[in-house]
Amino acid sequence: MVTGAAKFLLSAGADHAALCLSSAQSNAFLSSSSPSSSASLQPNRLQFVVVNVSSNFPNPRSLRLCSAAMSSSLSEVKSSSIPFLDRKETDILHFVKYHGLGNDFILVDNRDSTVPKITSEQAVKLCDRNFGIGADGVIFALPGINGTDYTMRIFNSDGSEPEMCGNGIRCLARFISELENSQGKQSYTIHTGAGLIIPEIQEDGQVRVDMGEPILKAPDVPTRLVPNKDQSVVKSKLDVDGVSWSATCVSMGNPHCVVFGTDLSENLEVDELNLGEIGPKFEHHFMFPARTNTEFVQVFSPTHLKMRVWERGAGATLACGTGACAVVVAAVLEGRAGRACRVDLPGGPLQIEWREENNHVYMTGPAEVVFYGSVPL
Ligand SMILES: N[C@@H](CCC[C@H](N)C(=O)O)C(=O)O
Repeated sequence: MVTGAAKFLLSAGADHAALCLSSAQSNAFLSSSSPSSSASLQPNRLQFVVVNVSSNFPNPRSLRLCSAAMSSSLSEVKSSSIPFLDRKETDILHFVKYHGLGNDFILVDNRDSTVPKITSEQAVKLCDRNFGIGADGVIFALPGINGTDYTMRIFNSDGSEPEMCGNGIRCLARFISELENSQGKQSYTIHTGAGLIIPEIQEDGQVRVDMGEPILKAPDVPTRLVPNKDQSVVKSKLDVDGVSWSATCVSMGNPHCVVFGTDLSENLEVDELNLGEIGPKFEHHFMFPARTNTEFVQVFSPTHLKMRVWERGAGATLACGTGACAVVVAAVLEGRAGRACRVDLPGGPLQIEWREENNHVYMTGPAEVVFYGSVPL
């Protein structure tokens, strides 16, 4: 369990893992670990163990982490008299970290208040991958409004508040089912900044989400690009630093600019792009008054696409659910793909379908717990 926990902490993105152990656990751990582990052994006492993964001596930041706690399974944290998800200490935030294809979020049980438990400034600190927990955003499960089961609010890692998050809402569905102690197939009505969204947990644990209708009218996306097809912007020229990109603009409640090519190459090789350089230029482009998420897409076949994303307020992420939905809508509008596609993202694939009968987009994909934790605020 102990070495497993250490490996887990390290895979969660840490340079060192700090574990609070019983003396028996410490001894077992030390005898199985590398010589670069250090611990102060005292009989019958809890031990603080620091695991060095680099050759550097642990810095003060590692030591501070001993005031926080984390665990990889609910049963471990539930062994306390108060179940983990029910703990309510002031100045301590209990959270569960989830990911959807590597797009990772800090989930907060906010069912007792309509005001998020932390501010956007605190969210920025918690999302920091070196000085905080590390995440692409913080998601709150709040009481439902307008007859819905729950409300979802989210802060991006830069503290801005988007209207919707596709991978996030799959994680939220799994989080709610855990809070409610439900098993098997479950469906929830969720109020979001993009309206009503309905995630449904499948028997196999995947989450299928009715993402609602895409918004295509240019001023509603919003984009200042001139509409060229039924008030929408399809395959329009967008100049970014002297390169002429072909852009299709789609909102899934939040804005997306989808590009498949440039004037020079009709089809992108997405692995060759320097996202860190071009992504911010799209995000802050004058043509996108609310900034934008941007998807760079390669077409393998009419049912198989590959994308990389630069997210508004979060940068390059491993996956974007609303982005994958926008990509399939844009591919259909540009005549590049059919209405049901597999979309490969750096963190794995999503299945997306844009149904003709009701104009709704459906997304199916995974959502997994990373760890349970508590941080002082
Ligand atoms: N990763 C998300 C989208 C999160 C919001 C986005 N950064 C925005 O500002 O619109 C997803 O999976 O949809």
